[in-house]
Amino acid sequence: MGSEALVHVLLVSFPGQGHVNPLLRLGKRLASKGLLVTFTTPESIGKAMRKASNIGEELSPVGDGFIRFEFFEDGWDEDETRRQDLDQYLPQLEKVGKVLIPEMIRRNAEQGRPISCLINNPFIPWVSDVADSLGLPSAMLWVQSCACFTSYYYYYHGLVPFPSETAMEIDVQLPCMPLLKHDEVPSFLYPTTPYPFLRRAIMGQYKNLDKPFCILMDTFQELEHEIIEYMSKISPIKTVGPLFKNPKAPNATVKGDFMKADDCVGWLDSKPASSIVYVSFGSVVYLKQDQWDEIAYGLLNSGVNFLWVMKPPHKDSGYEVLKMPEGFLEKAGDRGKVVQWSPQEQVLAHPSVACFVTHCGWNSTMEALTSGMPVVAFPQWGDQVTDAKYLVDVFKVGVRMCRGEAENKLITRDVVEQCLREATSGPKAEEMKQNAKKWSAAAEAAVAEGGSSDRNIQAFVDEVKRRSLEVLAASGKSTANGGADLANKVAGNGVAELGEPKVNGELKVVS
Ligand SMILES: O=c1cc(-c2ccc(O)cc2)oc2cc(O[C@@H]3O[C@H](CO)[C@@H](O)[C@H](O)[C@H]3O)cc(O)c12
Ligand SMILES: O=c1ccn([C@@H]2O[C@H](COP(=O)(O)OP(=O)(O)O)[C@@H](O)[C@H]2O)c(=O)[nH]1
Repeated sequence: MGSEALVHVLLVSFPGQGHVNPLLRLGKRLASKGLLVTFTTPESIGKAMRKASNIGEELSPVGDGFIRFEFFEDGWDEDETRRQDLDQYLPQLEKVGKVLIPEMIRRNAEQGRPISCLINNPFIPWVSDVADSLGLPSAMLWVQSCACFTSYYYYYHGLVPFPSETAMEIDVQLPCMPLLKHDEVPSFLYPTTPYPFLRRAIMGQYKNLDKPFCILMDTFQELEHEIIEYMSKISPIKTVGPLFKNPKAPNATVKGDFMKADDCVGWLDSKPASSIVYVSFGSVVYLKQDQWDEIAYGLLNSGVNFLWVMKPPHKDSGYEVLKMPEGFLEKAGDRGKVVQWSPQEQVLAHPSVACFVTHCGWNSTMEALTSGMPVVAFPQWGDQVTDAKYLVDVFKVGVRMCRGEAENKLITRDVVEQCLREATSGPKAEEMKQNAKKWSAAAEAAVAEGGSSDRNIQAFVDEVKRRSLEVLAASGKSTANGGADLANKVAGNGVAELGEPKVNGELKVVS
């Protein structure tokens, strides 16, 4: 069967690594269930992805379906520095996206691949408006935990008091969640956050939350059981995680890295089991030089082997280029390896790695839990502080090394050393490892055939197929030529004038 006959969904991603990874993984999961998936994000990132990750023009088979890429211009010069300012960049993406995404949809229809559903991740909520204007259904992939989704929901609707200028240090109790201390609430919600633009970006998504017919989440029922059950009654959420485990297409080579990962697996292979500490703060967090130095000395003094990701800052970010302390690499010798970017999935799955010093971004959190890897929590901002609370106090797989950037406290080399020792040897380390293994098994079961996330993905795919029949029936054609018809409708003014959806009982699901 050719890809033309498959139901086709368009995934539109905000151009950040922590957003592209989960949406692309969702794309592979949907493809493996027999859909044709087109993944799109701005060309500025497309260029980096093509260079780093073997992404070509062609269609890649994944399980029973296919995935392909198309990128769109964001309308700015290659070296435009305003991309680093979300208050400027997000409106620019909306302006161009509202023109270029409908054009992309029309082009695909003309080429015999009519699109049946749009899926976006947060920060670009206008994708649902584009879908609405064309009479297409849309869904959103939430890329953080359900606990954070709930926190933002309660904040947006003003349902409970949050830290404010007049009461900074109040704790927050939300239903079915542990009490969050004031500094465990997602930090973009503090009145003092240095990142108010990230709060605005997230709130923009909540303003449009009634548009997507489904909110997919990269978490799983067994992990956040009570809060998922509670929020399911309020919002159309479906948990589909962990997305990075794809049992039907385990070796799919399609990846969305913006930077080529340095080769370090050979070095990991050369080390004894459970002897290495992996240190990474994700793609956007950047520490100060004095903190970096303390971590370096903590690693040296603890005597562990380590793999440390030191990514170069974006040239327009304004961050100083970090340096290793004088003589550090010589003292570490073959005990340590420093890379610019790591193949994190492989690193976390490697038997030589004992624990993960992480900034607790949600992707890293899910990847650690799913890989059965204990963590040392080093959160900085946003959802990371909430994820750290869960990793340490709820999932019980972590040691806490700090409480977040807002604390404005230098974590000394002695504290670093002590945390590393606690996480790598002794009874606490053993207990965390056992707990991590339990989460890993639960995660495997959730995505295995018939597991909670697998059932939710299948239900979503079935719903997309059902709705695709409605869309096609409304345009009065079957998939064979419905594309051209929809193309005509879109061509005029970017707004399809489709009649009332009606399901034609004669039509069959085509895949
Ligand atoms: O591409 C990004 C750009 C920016 C950013 C842009 C300009 C600034 O001055 C500061 C930050 O923030 C981001 C924050 C992000 O949050 C990250 O998003 C993950 C998924 O939501 C969370 O789990 C992580 O904790 C969190 O760091 C992700 C980005 O791609 C970006
Ligand atoms: O050296 C690295 C560092 C990070 N990552 C990946 O980048 C993503 C980072 O997302 P996360 O939500 O953890 O943090 P963010 O970068 O958004 O703060 C995760 O999928 C990691 O596996 C990676 O592949 N190599």
